[in-house]
Formats: sequence, C-alpha cells, structure tokens
Amino acid sequence: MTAQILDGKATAAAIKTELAARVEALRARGIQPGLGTLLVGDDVGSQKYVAGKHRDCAQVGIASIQRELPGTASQEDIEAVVRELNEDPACTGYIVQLPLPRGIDTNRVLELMDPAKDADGLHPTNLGRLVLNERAPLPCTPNGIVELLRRHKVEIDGADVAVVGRGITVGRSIGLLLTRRSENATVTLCHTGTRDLGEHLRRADIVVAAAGAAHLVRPEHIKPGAAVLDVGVSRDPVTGKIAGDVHPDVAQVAGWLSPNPGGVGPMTRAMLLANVVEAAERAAGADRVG
Ligand SMILES: Nc1nc2c(c(=O)[nH]1)N[C@@H](CN(C=O)c1ccc(C(=O)N[C@@H](CCC(=O)O)C(=O)O)cc1)CN2
Repeated sequence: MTAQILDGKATAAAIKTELAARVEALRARGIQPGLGTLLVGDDVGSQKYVAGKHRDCAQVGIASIQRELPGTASQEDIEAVVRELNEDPACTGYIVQLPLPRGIDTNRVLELMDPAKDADGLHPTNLGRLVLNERAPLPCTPNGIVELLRRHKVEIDGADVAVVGRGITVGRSIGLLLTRRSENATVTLCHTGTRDLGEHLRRADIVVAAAGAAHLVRPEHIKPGAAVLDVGVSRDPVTGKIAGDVHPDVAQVAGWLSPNPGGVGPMTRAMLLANVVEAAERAAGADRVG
C-alpha cells in the first residue's frame, strides 16, 4: 500500500482561484487589498518564501509592499518599519518573516504590529482570541493543515492527533484549532522532552511533524492508514536541498501523506492570502455599517 497524497499544491491553487474572485469583488467596490512583508537578513529560505508570497499576491490581485533590512538591523530599525506598515493605508495586512536574526526580541516586534493588520495570526491579541474562540486571523500553517485535511475528507472529528514540535508558527497553535468543537480532535503535543515519542505517534490517527529534524518520523512510528503531515524543513546549507521531518518510507504505512515540498508549504501561503482577503472584507463590512 502507498499513501494517498495530501496535495497542497493543487489545493492551494484551488483556494487561490476562489480568493481571486473575492479580491475582484472587493476591487469592484474600490477596495484594493495589499500585503506587506518585512524580511530581515539574507537567509535563502526566507527570501524564497517571501518571494513566493508576493508571486501569490500577483496571481490573485493583491498589491505587494516589500520591505527589506540587512541582517545587521537593530531592534529599533525593525520596529521603525513595523510602525511604518501600521500607518500605511495601502498595506491592509502584513507579516514579519520569521525567524528574525539572533539578538532581536521577536515577541516585542510582533506585539508592536497592529493586530488588525496581522496577516499571520501571530500577534498576542490574535493568539489570545484563538484561545478564547473569538474571530481572528488564524496562524497560516495550522489553518492550512486543517484545510488540507478537510478538502481531502480526512476524518478529524474524534481523531487522535500527535503534533511533534512546540514552535510558535505551528506546534503551539495547531492544538487550539484542532480541539475546537468544529474539529473535535484530541491532541497530544510532543517535543524534545517527550519521553517516548514513538508510543505517542503509534497511537495517532493524524501525525503533524513540525520539529525541523530531518526524517525524525519513521515508518515504525506510524499506525497503518494514519494521515501524516510533513511540516519540517531542514535545508542542506550547501546544496539548499530540503529534507522533511518524515522519512520517505512512511508512504508505505500511512493512509495519507503530505509531500514536502508540495504539501503544507503552499497551503501556508494560500492561508496567508485568505487572511488578507478576510481582513479586507471585514474592514469593508465595517465601513458599510459605519
Ligand atoms: N511570518 C512567518 N514566518 C514563517 C512562517 C509563517 O507562517 N509566517 N512559516 C515558515 C516559513 N513559511 C512561511 O513564511 C513557508 C515555508 C514554506 C513554504 C513553501 O511554499 N515551501 C515550498 C518549498 C519551497 C522551496 O523549494 O524551498 C513547498 O513546501 O512546496 C512557504 C512558506 C517559517 N517562517
């Protein structure tokens, strides 16, 4: 048996077609959504991701605002650009590409963002709204994973989910999404301090591997038929080639597997666009009422 593919590339393309129609409707009302990005430093992976985000914007009719700072930028330099994006009316939503260089206080930068323009759902106010089950932009990768499972009709209701990795962009927040009443899963968050990772993984109907450790999840860890989502990216510093967190042989055991590349990455980008469009629609609705 070989796992069925959780095709992030095709699913993201379908979502982008849907979003393009919504952007067109906004533009017909004189509203132009614009995504800003702030990239600090010269990490090749981050440069690629940001370039991809702007390519996506062009495809769906969202305007692009790109800000770049060198890796030597100070906390104050970064915060000045954040303030500028907060004030810029053409920028209806924006992201600060992570990770920021060593020595920068990331939480202070995120806190300074206008939560209404937070296209990543990573501002403390918006993460708090997620905890409180209030409407807010959702973190893009977790939301992309839920959407990928839904669109492939993988059963989430009642599923046992094991998440590996406790990072801010995925591990910490995906449990909040998957345990909402609408999803209704049971989630175990595993990390480097987890005593027997294999035991947790083997029980899971859905595994989300987001540890950033190449081929950490192996076929013997997977329950036959389980859905496996490979979020991790370990990049060879010389060749730039990507290795996921999931060993390729997992495909022989899993029922569903997200390829890497072509799985969760494109979904992350599609959900970013969805957050920008939703924020613009919400603002337009608020304008109408006002
Ligand atoms: N501010 C943020 N920073 C980071 C986030 C985030 O959601 N917000 N997530 C990751 C990186 N990321 C988005 O920024 C991201 C990662 C991967 C992809 C992607 O499309 N990957 C392709 C492969 C691309 C390649 O060949 O290198 C794929 O999986 O097919 C998009 C976005 C950390 N930082």
